[in-house]
Amino acid sequence: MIVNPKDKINGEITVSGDKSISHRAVMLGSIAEGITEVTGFLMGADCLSTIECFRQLGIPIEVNEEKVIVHGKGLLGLSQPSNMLDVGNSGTTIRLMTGILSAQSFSSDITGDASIQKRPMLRVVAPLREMGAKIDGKEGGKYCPLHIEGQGLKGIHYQLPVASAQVKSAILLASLYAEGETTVIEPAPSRNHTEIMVNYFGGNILQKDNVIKSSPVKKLTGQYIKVPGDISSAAYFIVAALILPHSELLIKNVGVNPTRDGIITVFKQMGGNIELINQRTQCGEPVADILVRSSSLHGIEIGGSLIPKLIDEIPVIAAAACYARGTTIIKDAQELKVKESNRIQTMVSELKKMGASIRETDDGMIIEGGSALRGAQVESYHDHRVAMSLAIAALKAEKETTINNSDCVSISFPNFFSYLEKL
Ligand SMILES: O=C(O)C1=C[C@@H](OP(=O)(O)O)[C@@H](O)[C@H](O)C1
Ligand SMILES: C=C(OP(=O)(O)O)C(=O)O
Repeated sequence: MIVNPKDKINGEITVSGDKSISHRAVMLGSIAEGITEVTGFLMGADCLSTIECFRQLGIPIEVNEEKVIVHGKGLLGLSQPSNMLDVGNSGTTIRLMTGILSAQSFSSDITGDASIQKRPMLRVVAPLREMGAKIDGKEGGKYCPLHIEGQGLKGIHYQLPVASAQVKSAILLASLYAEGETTVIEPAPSRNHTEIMVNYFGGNILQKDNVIKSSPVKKLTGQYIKVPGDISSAAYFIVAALILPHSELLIKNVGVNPTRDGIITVFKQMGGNIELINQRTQCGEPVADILVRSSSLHGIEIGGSLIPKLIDEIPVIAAAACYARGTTIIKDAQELKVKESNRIQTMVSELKKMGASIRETDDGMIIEGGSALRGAQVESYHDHRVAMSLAIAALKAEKETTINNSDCVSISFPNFFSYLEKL
């Protein structure tokens, strides 16, 4: 993809549906009784992988332009798949599904693409084994393919070693089937879409501070789910509007759950002109329209408990920091090393090719902003967030930028380039 510089971005958009909520709607819809109708579903490759996996487990799922209809068969209504389940590029799919599959009365095998096969799985395998799950895999379950022998599980008391919503969710989904109560303690709050949606389907998860308690359920009931726009996708357009002069952009219907809104906090601290308007609640999730105007940004330090609230937005925050006055320090972000690419390494190397003054640290990066970037030939490393972040950096660079392997945007935001072009 070739991206040319632009001096403004104006208008009104809605971005595609929230990836985390779309995955969970299919998963919970499948193990609920009756029909779950999902509108605003993200038709990105990752969420389509989740649909395909549940079809393999015997769940009829209809997909049309306006909605996804899941014909749930109840908690124990899944059937043994005849083939290895394939999650493609989706970490959320494999980790959350491992929680569900651990509690079934059949065995299954699950894997994904080359990137997924390098991502850590022991983080979900270890606590699920404590619950009684029988899971084997490459290097003792460190990596997939995983072989899961479904079992009766028991509740556990588990302190998460990393703030990971995927690990928390795998345990919580398994806990729906377990004997006794399960308690998960988080080092810092991570996205709580599983907790909200389980309760919306009739489950019983309670959260107080960093302690989450879940009790087994007798049944879940299918629901109508309206998925809001993904704040992680809105992030690219928020940054474009902030850094390009004379911009004013209204992004409508975005999920602004406080466990996901770190990017708003950060840009407000950096001097960004961002307003949330028309705030409301939809299927238990906070939603708003976001109004962004061009701003003169300055560098800040980003770390601690803010990191899980903006983990997927760090690549585009790094791009924004290149155009902010002064130094931006991103720390406590080691988790970036185990995403679709090592996002510390890939963002530092590619922004450097565009002339950025940026360096890698053990747990993040340091960016000296304020000087102009120039167009270059850059790599996505098949990582959707890297491709989109570089495209936004390119909008304010001198001359054109070519992004290699840019097709990967289809993982989380298939229309990204056409939206960008339209604006
Ligand atoms: O639960 C989820 O839907 C997600 C959790 C995060 O991963 P971790 O749990 O590994 O931090 C995030 O990076 C991912 O894009 C989606
Ligand atoms: C890390 C991501 O997703 P997943 O872990 O589901 O592959 C992401 O979308 O940035």
